[in-house]
Amino acid sequence: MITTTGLTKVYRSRGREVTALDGVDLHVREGEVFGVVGRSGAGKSSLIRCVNLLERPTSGSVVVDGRDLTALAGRGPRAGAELRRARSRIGMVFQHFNLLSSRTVQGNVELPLEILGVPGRERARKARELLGLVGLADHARSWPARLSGGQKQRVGIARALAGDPKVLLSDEATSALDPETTRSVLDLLRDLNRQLGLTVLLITHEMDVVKTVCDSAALMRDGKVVESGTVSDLLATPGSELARELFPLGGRSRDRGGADEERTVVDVTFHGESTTRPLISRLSRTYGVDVSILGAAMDTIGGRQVGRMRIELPGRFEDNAVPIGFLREHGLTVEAAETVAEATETVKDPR
Ligand SMILES: Nc1ncnc2c1ncn2[C@@H]1O[C@H](COP(=O)(O)OP(=O)(O)OP(=O)(O)O)[C@@H](O)[C@H]1O
Repeated sequence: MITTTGLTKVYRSRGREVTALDGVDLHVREGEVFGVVGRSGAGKSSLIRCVNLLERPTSGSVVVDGRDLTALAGRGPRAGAELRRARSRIGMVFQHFNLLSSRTVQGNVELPLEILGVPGRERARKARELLGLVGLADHARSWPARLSGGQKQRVGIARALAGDPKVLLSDEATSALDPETTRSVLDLLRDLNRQLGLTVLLITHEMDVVKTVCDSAALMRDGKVVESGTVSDLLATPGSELARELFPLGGRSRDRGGADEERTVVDVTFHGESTTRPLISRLSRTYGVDVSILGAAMDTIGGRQVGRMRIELPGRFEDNAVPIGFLREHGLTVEAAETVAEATETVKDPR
């Protein structure tokens, strides 16, 4: 539904150049919720602004719903008619809601319809329908200043849906909200995604957002996408940074971890059916090895149950090829805990 190819954005200001996007290839499938995460300055906002051509990319292409937006003329507010039409099919939700305080809730939702030239009666009907969809039917005549943050964001979402978009872009839509309100706004986005078949591309710095609503995710660093995929594929990818951040393991290894002469510490990820099978006790019985469990956690990610466990086996990693092969054959992801253990210790035990 959204494909960017070689997307590059270089800002030039006061003789300085900043490369905010450095050849981003991203593919968001129709009907999925796709989360882009990364530190401040990684290029997330630039990406989202280039996807709807609020910012014109320096090079590369953006195709949304089969249409190459980069081939259409104009930029920002000076977009040509064709680009404006294509953009009206892309809804946008902002961190600080961007509501007009001089208009009622209904007036705010009607605004994009006015711009599209929809007649008054039809505008009012559509705005009320959208307010019903986001659970604000009773607030049509309220003023934005009277609303809570969560309600304001619901108005922002209703307004974003006014042009019947197929794609919704969300720029840190829940960052200004408390955890409970965040949850209800994310639930709303998930419902709209399912009910309307809406494709959602969201950017966030909160891994919990990805965990709660995203089918797929990408990690950005220095203007590049360094990892991307479905959340379940990422969780099954040994060494995935996103998987580690989505699902940090609470337990710690005894010292620097990993593989040494005497023992092997590995992180095991269980998904789907394997979460309910007693594979560790079978491993222990079948191969007569003592397995020590150093840490374990279960969670629901993208609506699916996932488990992680850090275990210790006697002997070196190479000596454990058969038991590790047994776990992998049964669909588990197994990786040496060396780097993970060190990272965990640095965070948990800042001596
Ligand atoms: N209009 C601009 N002019 C010049 N440089 C810019 C502009 N917008 C962004 N940048 C720079 O581009 C880089 C990427 O910024 P961007 O806002 O896309 O990152 P981000 O990941 O969204 O960060 P944040 O979460 O802090 O918004 C940064 O170095 C930023 O300073």
